[in-house]
Amino acid sequence: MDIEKTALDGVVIITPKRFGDHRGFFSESWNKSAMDAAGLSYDFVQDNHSLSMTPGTVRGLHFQAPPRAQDKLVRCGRGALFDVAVDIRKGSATYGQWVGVELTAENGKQLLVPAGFAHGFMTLVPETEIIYKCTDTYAPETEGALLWNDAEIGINWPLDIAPVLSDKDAAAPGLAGFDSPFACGATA
Ligand SMILES: Cc1cn([C@H]2C[C@H](O)[C@@H](COP(=O)(O)OP(=O)(O)O[C@H]3O[C@@H](C)C(=O)[C@@H](O)[C@H]3O)O2)c(=O)[nH]c1=O
Repeated sequence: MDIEKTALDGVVIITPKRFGDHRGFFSESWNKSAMDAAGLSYDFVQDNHSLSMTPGTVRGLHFQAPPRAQDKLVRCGRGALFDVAVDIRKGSATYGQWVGVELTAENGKQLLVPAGFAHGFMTLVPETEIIYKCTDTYAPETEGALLWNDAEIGINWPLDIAPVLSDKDAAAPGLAGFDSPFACGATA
């Protein structure tokens, strides 16, 4: 397992080892003992799986507010996507900054998006599946969203095309006037 830091404290890229043979490969996509030993202790309680048909589908930027905040461990099951975490912890030195990483079925990379970060992604090829673990269950009354292309956040999305969005995401607000429910150092 390879663990790579990003520019945002707590957001890490995890690449599990793959054992290839004539059948294909085997990989541990999550091993709690190994992750605890690496200082990444999370108690995941829900797995999510979504399919997006069209390249340029954008979901996000989403979070659940405390006390129902979620840490997420994100990977691509089929196809390819650009996965993004945005720091929304009030008082954080990197507030409003983002990191993005290409997660593909081939590269097996996973992005750990802790509580205190908004999460979103853009699919890069047709029929892309995302799979992610969460440390709290769905609590729609605590859901929040920020606009995917807010100029102040300034995410450099890889496809320059009109995105496929949910109505909710198309109407999400930007960072201006946003009163984040997260304080710096918040955990799920
Ligand atoms: C997120 C979620 C949605 N749903 C339902 C509600 C709704 O009817 C349908 C689709 O929901 P959404 O439009 O919110 O799905 P989606 O836009 O894919 O939302 C997801 O986006 C990514 C970026 C995240 O980080 C996730 O936490 C989640 O917010 O699925 C659940 O039953 N459980 C869940 O955990």
